[in-house]
Amino acid sequence: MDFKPIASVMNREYVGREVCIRGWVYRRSVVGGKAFVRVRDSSGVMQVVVDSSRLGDELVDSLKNIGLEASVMACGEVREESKAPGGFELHASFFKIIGDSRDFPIKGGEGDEYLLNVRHLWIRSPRYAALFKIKHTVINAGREYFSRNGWWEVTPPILTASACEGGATLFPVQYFDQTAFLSQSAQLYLEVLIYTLEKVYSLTPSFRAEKSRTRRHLAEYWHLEPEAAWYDMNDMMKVAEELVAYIVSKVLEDRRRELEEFGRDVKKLKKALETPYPRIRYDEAIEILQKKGVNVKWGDDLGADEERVLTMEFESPFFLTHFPRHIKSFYMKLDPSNPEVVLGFDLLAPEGYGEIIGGGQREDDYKLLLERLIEQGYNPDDYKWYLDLRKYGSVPHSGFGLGIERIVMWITGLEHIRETMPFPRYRERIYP
Ligand SMILES: NC(=O)C[C@H]([NH3+])C(=O)NS(=O)(=O)OC[C@H]1O[C@@H](n2cnc3c(N)ncnc32)[C@H](O)[C@@H]1O
Ligand SMILES: [Mg+2]
Repeated sequence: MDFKPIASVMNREYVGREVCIRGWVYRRSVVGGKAFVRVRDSSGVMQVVVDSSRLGDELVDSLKNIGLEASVMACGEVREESKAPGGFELHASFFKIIGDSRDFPIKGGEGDEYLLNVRHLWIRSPRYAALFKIKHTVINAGREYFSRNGWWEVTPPILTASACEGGATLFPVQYFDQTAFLSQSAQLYLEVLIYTLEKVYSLTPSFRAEKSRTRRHLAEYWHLEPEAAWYDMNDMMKVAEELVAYIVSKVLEDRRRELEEFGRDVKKLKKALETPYPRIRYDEAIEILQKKGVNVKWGDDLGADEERVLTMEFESPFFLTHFPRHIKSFYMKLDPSNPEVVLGFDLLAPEGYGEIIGGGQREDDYKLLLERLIEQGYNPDDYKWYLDLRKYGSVPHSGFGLGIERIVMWITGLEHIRETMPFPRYRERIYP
């Protein structure tokens, strides 16, 4: 049997032809001597009509009680039918139940927590098929952008011995007779590899023991991080906007049908195709927020609420740069013209989504980096290897991290980042 993806046969080219499909029971009803079984596969849903006058009463009777998500195979003639989903249906000449399904535990109307507890079954729904296809295209477009522009994919460690983004969000793990930490970011190791390959990137899971439960934080997320020798902050911001524009262009090109599943206004997404993106400094951001009555002062860190207000000022992604030195990591280079701020940037997505990229230029001077490590309370002995990079042929260099789930959340217009992860991990959830 030559089984075809369901979506591929639901068109006039196949009307009158005999085809075979296979998948899982999505809906079913029996009227008179006919069973109407809607079969789902990863490409779509098709109604199969099983007529007792053709395939016998016994089969139709058995289909009266067939369980949702039973696996089936069917062959038959494709016919146009306006009342069927997608306008086409299959009139079966053959129908077989492969795997039974009794009492599938999702019947509709269940609450979020229940559905998260049966996520291993809930993510079969067509909505997640659409979402994970979009995520696939985002990841592939990211890799494509870098590969086509002379960047090398590398494989940094996930088991690490020191923090990159602060000790408060580290996950310790038993590492033989020592304690290691799950990687918060590949950055520090990418900064080693630029002396080997100049332009490197990695796509790795990053881990953050986030104590607060928010709509945009996960404990485990996928992190696309480039790092390049000789690049200053402006060079790297150009890479960031080209990358995001390319990712959005590929999703608009290849996943238009899936975007419709989320009712996404593509006109708004198309604004991300227009680069260069606007750039504002932290100082300007504070002014904008204060003018809008937000209770914030220079030196405060900007969280999701403040970012949400700022994003309403722009229709496209925009950069926020030159943050106060005390709210940014030790590795960020101080602005030579104003050492109170760093050469750091965030890229914020519009429509309230906020930060999808964090990055900047790295401190390449040994002494200044040592001072920053001590200033922020780190033990320089833990970073001896990282400091060594500033001893032997140090170069100006920059990089950033794009949160894959953050950009998917914005592109699809989702309310909660956990939707973008097949098995979301956050403080209250490790199951399934
Ligand atoms: N190579 C680099 O320069 C990356 C740098 N060391 C870094 O980790 N920056 S970041 O902490 O802002 O995180 C980068 C991005 O990673 C995403 N991110 C950061 N934290 C999270 C959590 N908790 N959940 C989901 N996504 C997260 C978000 O999009 C951030 O902009
Ligand atoms: Mg950040």
